[in-house]
Amino acid sequence: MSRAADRLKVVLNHLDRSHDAVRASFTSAQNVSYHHHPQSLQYTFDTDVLTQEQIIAYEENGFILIRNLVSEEDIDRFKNEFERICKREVKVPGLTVMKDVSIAKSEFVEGEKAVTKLQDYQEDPELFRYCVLPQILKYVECFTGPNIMAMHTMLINKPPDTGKKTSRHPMHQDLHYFPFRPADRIVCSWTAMEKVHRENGCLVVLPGSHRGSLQEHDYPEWEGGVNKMYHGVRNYDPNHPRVHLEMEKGDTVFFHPLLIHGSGMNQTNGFRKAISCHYASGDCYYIDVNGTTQENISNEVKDLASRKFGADDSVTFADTWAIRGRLVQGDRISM
Ligand SMILES: CCCCCCCCCC(=O)SCCNC(=O)CCNC(=O)[C@H](O)C(C)(C)COP(=O)(O)OP(=O)(O)OC[C@H]1O[C@@H](n2cnc3c(N)ncnc32)[C@H](O)[C@@H]1OP(=O)(O)O
Ligand SMILES: Nc1ncnc2c1ncn2[C@@H]1O[C@H](COP(=O)(O)OP(=O)(O)OP(=O)(O)O)[C@@H](O)[C@H]1O
Ligand SMILES: O=C(O)CCC(=O)C(=O)O
Ligand SMILES: [Fe+2]
Ligand SMILES: [Mg+2]
Repeated sequence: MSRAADRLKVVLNHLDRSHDAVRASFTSAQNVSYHHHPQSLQYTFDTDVLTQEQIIAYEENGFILIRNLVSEEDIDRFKNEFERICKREVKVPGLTVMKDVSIAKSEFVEGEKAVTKLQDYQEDPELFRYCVLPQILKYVECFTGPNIMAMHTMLINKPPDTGKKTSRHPMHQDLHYFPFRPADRIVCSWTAMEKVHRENGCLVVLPGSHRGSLQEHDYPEWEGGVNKMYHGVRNYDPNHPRVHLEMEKGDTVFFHPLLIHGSGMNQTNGFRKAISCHYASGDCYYIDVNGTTQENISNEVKDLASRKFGADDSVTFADTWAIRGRLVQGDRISM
């Protein structure tokens, strides 16, 4: 028996004891020869990058946290570029600079303190370096396989809450925003650009929720207002067990697009920064979301595309993603 097959057997054995869903695939795996590498892990590829514990953790929980993955030097460069963008020293094609709704609708704030999020930085070579860092792609490949597209890029600058709790990000599944599949070949990489903890609104996740299906999303009914497109899962149960991901600068979490997650309000005076990219396999395919729960976000995004870029009715939700996607490894097959 090969070493890889050995590892797989241990992993599957463990998962077998914990989950019915994976038990089914293990049963079928027992019928195939271990000389061949059985395709029995649902969410990961065993490429010798992940440890047995990490494979088990991702299969079971839908995320893994890798400490100290991005260097201080790289993060300082991203921070510096973020500042240059906020000071309007650089102009990036396609970039959306988003302000917190409570700031946008009240007093005039300029520069970096006004910005809650940069969306779509793929045309900024300095920030886009994040998406091609070899140590990130090495992990991404474990979830997407060898053909990798960077589909969605963000730098989040969660502001100190103004008192309206608008700095929160409601609990959601990122797949709600994506008209491509399969979900298991999509992964988010999210790197803390400084220490993130409960006080400044770290990520909050519901472990194992990636094994459920895509839920209905809508704007939560929050008194103080909700940021544009910050949809939340509709029947969120605040009593569901959750995990706060406290991270140091450079720590990186990889998570599945069905994992329910959000972030709490920033109760500090500092701006909590993180940089992220959603990757998908170059072999993924686009779907039509008309008539599905994703129709509401699809309409909002198309609306924005027409206002911002003058896109006409012929531009589909899928088109808005195909335009933003960038190949970062292997081949762009069907994306
Ligand atoms: C694009 C697909 C995203 C895919 C995400 C994948 C998973 C990630 C999950 C998420 O992150 S979901 C959140 C994603 N959010 C966005 O993509 C929002 C992107 N930002 C924007 O679209 C613009 O920043 C926005 C339309 C909100 C503001 O654009 P402008 O810079 O043109 O704002 P402007 O100052 O001209 O204000 C226009 C109107 O928008 C209002 N506004 C500004 N910022 C807002 C805000 N943050 N929330 C709500 N409304 C806002 C503003 O008050 C004003 O309202 P009124 O017309 O009633 O006066
Ligand atoms: N009604 C709701 N619908 C969807 N998401 C919600 C709702 N209420 C809270 N959340 C989200 O749940 C997560 C945790 O919220 P909260 O701000 O209470 O976190 P916290 O500050 O980390 O927790 P605590 O206050 O207990 O320390 C955040 O992502 C928040 O946006
Ligand atoms: O950085 C955060 O607070 C969470 C952002 C997030 O989940 C998202 O934009 O999809
Ligand atoms: Fe998210
Ligand atoms: Mg709270």
